[in-house]
Amino acid sequence: MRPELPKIPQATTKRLPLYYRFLQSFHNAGHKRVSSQELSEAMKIDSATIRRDFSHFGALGKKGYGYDVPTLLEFFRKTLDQDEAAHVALIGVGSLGTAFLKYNFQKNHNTKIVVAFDTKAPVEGMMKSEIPVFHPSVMETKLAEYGIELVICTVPSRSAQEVADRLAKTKIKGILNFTPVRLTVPDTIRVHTIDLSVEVQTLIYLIRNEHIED
Ligand SMILES: NC(=O)c1ccc[n+]([C@@H]2O[C@H](COP(=O)([O-])OP(=O)(O)OC[C@H]3O[C@@H](n4cnc5c(N)ncnc54)[C@H](O)[C@@H]3O)[C@@H](O)[C@H]2O)c1
Repeated sequence: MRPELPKIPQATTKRLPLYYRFLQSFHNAGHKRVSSQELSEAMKIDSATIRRDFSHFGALGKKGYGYDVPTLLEFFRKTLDQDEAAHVALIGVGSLGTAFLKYNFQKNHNTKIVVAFDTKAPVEGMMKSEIPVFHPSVMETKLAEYGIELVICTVPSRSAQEVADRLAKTKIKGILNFTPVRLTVPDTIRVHTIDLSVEVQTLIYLIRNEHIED
């Protein structure tokens, strides 16, 4: 069962998968406990932030002992719902999409692109990096067939909203949008947009204004 979480800041939420990944490596290296300082050095996040983040989840650590690795790992696994595999679809298998297909979350066994769509693919499908790629004309049927919850969108900007409109009529819950288009979707779908230019501009702004905290 997924633990009931108090409302936690979005910045903390974003770090959860990272904590999970680093705790896994501590666990794999045989560590039974870890201090916020050790986590800080490994993750390059300051220890005060780590302690503050962890405090949102209740008293997980003990003074002078640090954090119990198996307990923390179990907590994050449940919180991140890692028991249940997430089946992901990729829409748009061009330059960026092909790179994602090849990468396919190698370090995360519970997240995987299981199906992809591209206008250049035949309706009956073709294999690319061991993943079936279909023509978008069969998208709705295939998304249901593969039990897709989440879609990665790497289509050209001009096609992005049209794809989102079709997705709005399916059961998918999230879109990871790599197009620079601000998508309009119903409340039932969550969109995370990763706009490379915005990220670069933000970083440029931050390095030129070092006094601003992130
Ligand atoms: N390439 C990059 O480094 C990069 C970086 C950041 C963001 N992006 C963004 O990602 C998106 C994809 O970029 P790219 O360079 O991979 O483009 P691309 O032209 O190489 O690939 C787009 C693919 O989408 C397919 N496509 C077009 N309409 C479609 C539809 N309706 N359904 C399914 N597939 C469809 C095309 O056949 C093509 O294979 C763009 O919106 C771009 O702005 C690209």
